[in-house]
Amino acid sequence: MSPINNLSNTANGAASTAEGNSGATAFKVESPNVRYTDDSIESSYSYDTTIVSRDASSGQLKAKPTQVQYQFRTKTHVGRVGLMMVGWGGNNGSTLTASILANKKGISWETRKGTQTANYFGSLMMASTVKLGVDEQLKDVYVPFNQVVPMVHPNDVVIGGWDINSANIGDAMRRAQVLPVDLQRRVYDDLAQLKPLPSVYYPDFIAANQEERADNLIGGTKQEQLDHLRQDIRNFKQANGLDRVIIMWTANTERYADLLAGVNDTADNLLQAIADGHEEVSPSTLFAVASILEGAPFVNGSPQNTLVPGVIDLAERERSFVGGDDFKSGQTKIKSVLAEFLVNAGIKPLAITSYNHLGNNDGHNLSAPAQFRSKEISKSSVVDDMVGANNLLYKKGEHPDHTIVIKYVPSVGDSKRALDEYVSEIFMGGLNTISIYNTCEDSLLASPLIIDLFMMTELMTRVSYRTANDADWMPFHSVLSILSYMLKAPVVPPNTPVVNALAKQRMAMENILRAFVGLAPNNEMLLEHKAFH
Ligand SMILES: NC(=O)c1ccc[n+]([C@@H]2O[C@H](COP(=O)([O-])OP(=O)(O)OC[C@H]3O[C@@H](n4cnc5c(N)ncnc54)[C@H](O)[C@@H]3O)[C@@H](O)[C@H]2O)c1
Ligand SMILES: O=P([O-])([O-])O[C@@H]1[C@@H](O)[C@H](O)[C@@H](O)[C@H](O)[C@@H]1O
Repeated sequence: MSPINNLSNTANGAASTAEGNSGATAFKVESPNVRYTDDSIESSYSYDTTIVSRDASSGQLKAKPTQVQYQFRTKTHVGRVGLMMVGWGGNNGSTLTASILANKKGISWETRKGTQTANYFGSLMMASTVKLGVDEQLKDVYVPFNQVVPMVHPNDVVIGGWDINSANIGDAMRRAQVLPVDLQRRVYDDLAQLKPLPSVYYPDFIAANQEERADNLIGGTKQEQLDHLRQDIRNFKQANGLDRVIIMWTANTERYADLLAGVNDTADNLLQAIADGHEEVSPSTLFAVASILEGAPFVNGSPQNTLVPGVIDLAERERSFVGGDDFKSGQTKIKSVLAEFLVNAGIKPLAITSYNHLGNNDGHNLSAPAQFRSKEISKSSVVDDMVGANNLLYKKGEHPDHTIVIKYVPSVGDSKRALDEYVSEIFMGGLNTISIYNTCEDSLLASPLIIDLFMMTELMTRVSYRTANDADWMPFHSVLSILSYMLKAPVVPPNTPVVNALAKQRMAMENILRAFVGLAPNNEMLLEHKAFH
């Protein structure tokens, strides 16, 4: 299997390989609180919060401004980074691989509307900006999101992975029917060289209709399979001279695994369950354990409960990163904006009905009840935090009617059709109905999210912090809740809040990166434009 990064120029004379710009930053901070060393950026940061309490006698709420002094250290050398996708031969995996190759080689292709050039639209990191500050004329200055702190560039990534299906990535791209034919033609020869590693297949965890794809398998016991996957990761790292590898699950949605005491509740029980070949250990959990034991961050792009308590316990013990669940790409992403807008505008959603149909293999797998249930769960929890934050509109425990429907219609392929209806109570008992029709290739929404998840996860492997209570530099918690913006059902450290509101998630990411370089949070108060002088 030759990773994307080692490919020669293609026969069609694509432009020379455009190495990325990993590690580039758009600015330097001039502050006594920020120190640039040969290999890191160190910042001293005052984290301001407000602690609220209630007076025991009067019942009055009290708000107390509070500061915690942090030090952050970001290693600035990115190094050689790899991405190993589980489900590499799927629509997302093949589309992403082809698209990164097209960007890397500066490939353009012909369409009905003229020449199209490769880009990274839809990626927060690669195609959005953040406000750095204001210039001397008090005009806003914006910089690329991926240049606030040194980040890996997708053009520099070495891509590999596994699939239960043996199709090479060129044929997988053709099978996916996502990308324009002229682009497919220009990248096919390169992609046809890329072959997914054999993977782990337990029929009980995905739809029976996937069985015919399963011709590229690792045999043996679960322990032998775990050891095999770990060796795969080590081989990939060594063969490509990588400093680190990120493992991304973009394989099919699995059914939920039962949470069983003594089986997957702790790290040791989970490792023993694998040794015992316990049937409730899913392929995705096996990949998560292999990744953690190899110190490779693992991100779950699907909705199933891969990150069982035993996985979290193991990740915490090994100080390895995990993240999930389920790429937040279309209907749910819009919902995490629209629901917040409505509730924060004092408008009360009464019913949110989300229907979609699609005809790709993901849709085929989701046509089975157990796999649909995993997706229904991840799509249903997205408004909980917004509703819970407004007790003026919703009594405790009150919730909008929220319905999720997914149908499989083969003829539409990857071009998902999503229809949403929001019925809300407005002023004086009025009703407002918002209807949305949203269609596009689903994989063109998800692929850029894989880039963002990969880039942010890689960054977090180079960041550490300490406070006055820490004797040494500490990594962030193993469960990367900073990834929430890209995920439908964010997994967070135990006993911490889940935030789904998209604006809050973006603000958190933006301001945490600003803190890494000693900059205060963006607050948009614009006092300089509101005062008399
Ligand atoms: N917009 C989106 O496409 C989107 C959004 C959110 C979540 N997702 C999730 O991302 C995942 C992938 O989506 P897709 O459209 O690429 O699906 P897909 O069916 O095209 O690809 C999944 C791939 O995984 C492979 N696979 C299944 N089980 C495997 C295993 N145990 N090991 C290795 N490979 C395995 C299959 O052979 C297939 O090639 C799905 O779970 C989907 O629900 C997709
Ligand atoms: O991201 P989103 O559009 O809310 O949800 C999508 C679902 O509506 C779709 O049916 C499924 O195939 C995709 O994997 C994705 O999960």
